[in-house]
Amino acid sequence: MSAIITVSNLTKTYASGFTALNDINLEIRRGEIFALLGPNGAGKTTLISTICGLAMATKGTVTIGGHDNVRNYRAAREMIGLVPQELHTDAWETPTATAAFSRGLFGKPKNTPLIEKILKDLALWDKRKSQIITLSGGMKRRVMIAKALAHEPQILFLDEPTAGVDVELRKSMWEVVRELRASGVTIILTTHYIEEAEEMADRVGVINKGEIVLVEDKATLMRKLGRKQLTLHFNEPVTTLPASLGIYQLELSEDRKELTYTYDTKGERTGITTLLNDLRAAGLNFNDLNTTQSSLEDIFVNLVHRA
Ligand SMILES: Nc1ncnc2c1ncn2[C@@H]1O[C@H](COP(=O)(O)OP(=O)(O)OP(=O)(O)O)[C@@H](O)[C@H]1O
Repeated sequence: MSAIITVSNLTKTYASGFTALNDINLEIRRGEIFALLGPNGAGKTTLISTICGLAMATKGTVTIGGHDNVRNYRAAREMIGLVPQELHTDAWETPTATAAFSRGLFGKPKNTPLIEKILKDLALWDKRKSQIITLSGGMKRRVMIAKALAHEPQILFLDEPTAGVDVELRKSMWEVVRELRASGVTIILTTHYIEEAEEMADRVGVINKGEIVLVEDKATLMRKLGRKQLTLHFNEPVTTLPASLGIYQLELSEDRKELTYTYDTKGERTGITTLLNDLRAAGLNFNDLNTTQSSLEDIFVNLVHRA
């Protein structure tokens, strides 16, 4: 897949002297959903702002659809819709007027049917004539998306799209984002909700202390770094663990009725068969077992911790 955004050797040092981005290299592929994860203060918003041309890079370049975002700012910016973290819309305006006005700002001709379609897709149709101040937080966030989409951008940045949004609404937002991707829009989102990245992203980038720690296909990432755990349940407490089982580094639960074995899914051998044989040989008979796989959250915490 071709790159729609190319970030090369990007460094951003704020006037305070603080370097928020340090030599970032990143490609966003056309048509993908890219989730940018990172702890508070990692540089996510700074990266988005610099890509969108709202903050000036100290070093390096950004090209958007082949346009340099400084030398060819207008063409680059026109390709982008940005939904910032903070909600700021004109409280007294209506969703319809806000979206239509935003389209005008990009010099695009009036297109009432398009604005209507966007409002319908975002389930804002009933509220199209209401003043924004009367809408709920979730609705206001969708108005921000409508506004960002009004000039038909090919790329949509969503900075923390579902912060403070309840579970049900979050799910409907995910649906909206998927539909947008299906219509050909490339989506870059930042999030603190790892399940959001896990649910939606095609690729995941992790940023920590201004540096990209990892970029990977989500599925590959989960396979590569994913660890699985096998838990064996016993009817009776396991009083002593035979020395022969030492190699498995088993963990015994507090009530001594559960033994957990952690193994690497990428390893050639999981060691499960020999473990089960050795358990039997030691006279330990479990009555149930289950396996769990580490989530993106575990992987993320691990990565950031290591960095
Ligand atoms: N205008 C500024 N001047 C100086 N430092 C800044 C400025 N804006 C941000 N920073 C610093 O840059 C670092 C990265 O901030 P940024 O907002 O990009 O992080 P973030 O990953 O988006 O965090 P969060 O998840 O909390 O939104 C932080 O240490 C922040 O204090």
